[in-house]
Amino acid sequence: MANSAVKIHKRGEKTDQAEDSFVTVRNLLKQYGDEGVEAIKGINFDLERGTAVGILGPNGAGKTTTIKCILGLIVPTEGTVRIGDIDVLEDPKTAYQHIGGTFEGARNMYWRLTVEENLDFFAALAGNNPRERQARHEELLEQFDISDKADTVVRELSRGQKQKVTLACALARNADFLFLDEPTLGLDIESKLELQDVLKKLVERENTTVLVSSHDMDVIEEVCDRAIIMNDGEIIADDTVDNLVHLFEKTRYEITVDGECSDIRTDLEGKFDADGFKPHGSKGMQFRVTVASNEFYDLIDLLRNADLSIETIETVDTNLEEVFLSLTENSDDRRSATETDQSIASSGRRSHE
Ligand SMILES: Nc1ncnc2c1ncn2[C@@H]1O[C@H](COP(=O)(O)OP(=O)(O)OP(=O)(O)O)[C@@H](O)[C@H]1O
Repeated sequence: MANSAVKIHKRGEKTDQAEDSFVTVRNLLKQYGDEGVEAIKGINFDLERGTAVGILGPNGAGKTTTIKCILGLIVPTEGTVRIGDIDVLEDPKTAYQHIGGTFEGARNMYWRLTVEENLDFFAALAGNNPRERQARHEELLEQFDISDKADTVVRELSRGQKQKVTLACALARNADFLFLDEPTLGLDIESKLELQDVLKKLVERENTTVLVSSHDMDVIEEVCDRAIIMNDGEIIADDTVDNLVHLFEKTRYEITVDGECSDIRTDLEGKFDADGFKPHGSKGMQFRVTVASNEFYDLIDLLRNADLSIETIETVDTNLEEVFLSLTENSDDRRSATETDQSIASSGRRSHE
């Protein structure tokens, strides 16, 4: 796992724009009111064109504030946001031409118009002649598997279909940066899988840049290449979803050993969250433990020092949800370790930026 270094972001000035950056966020700070809370504390990140990035964090972490600043909906106290060559604060109108998407609870289309009429409207809004765009609109509807709904008024569509039409409308007006707030909220499993599929195609085929904010880890894990995890106004991790999952891989093992383990039971419970102890065979024991990938040899040593040999071992996988909880629950400890430039993982596999 040589590539499993989580890029932890430290607070500090950053001014350069990465070469391949499409959305560039620099030293973004937002304080609500003169004495109010610092909702975001000088954060930095880049979104490359044609990538899908998830933004995660517990309630109050600063996600909405960050996104509203990026979309030019609120003015940050400090910092800059660029979309392509456009400074969002200086020229929000031009920036808006690039942006499409959904805010949870907001109506993003005209519910009394048909799907086709909505596409025409949004195409016209971007200065396109809807008649010339007919083929493009058909292609979009086909891509999103809603061709049969072209003449249906939006208010009669299901929630999942409305989500798809919103995305199609954004593309009809040539938006190349989509922000999606809780895109799978309220969708049944089938619609959720379909929407995830549509989002993946969007990134691959249309080279669209997508930022997804969601508490649904499945959509982030399935659709996004990368995840930014926020807590208390700061970015506490920013890396590929694969790296995040691998680095924090904590595996649950069910182990049987060839003898009694009462002498080391307290150690197993304390260090490895062990439970489910029960006799196995004539003199062995079975139990379950949770072991991070860098702790595995500590477990083996503990068993060996107690003269125990492993007879069988079975595993269960980690997912992004566990990574998220592990990071946000321990972010204060992790931050202080980062600031003193110590390796958080004792294996030393993590690097700092
Ligand atoms: N208009 C406002 N006035 C004052 N404080 C605000 C305002 N909006 C947000 N805050 C505060 O800023 C902090 C970050 O809020 P924000 O809404 O950005 O978090 P979030 O990560 O989007 O949370 P959630 O997941 O609950 O939507 C919170 O402490 C919140 O109370």
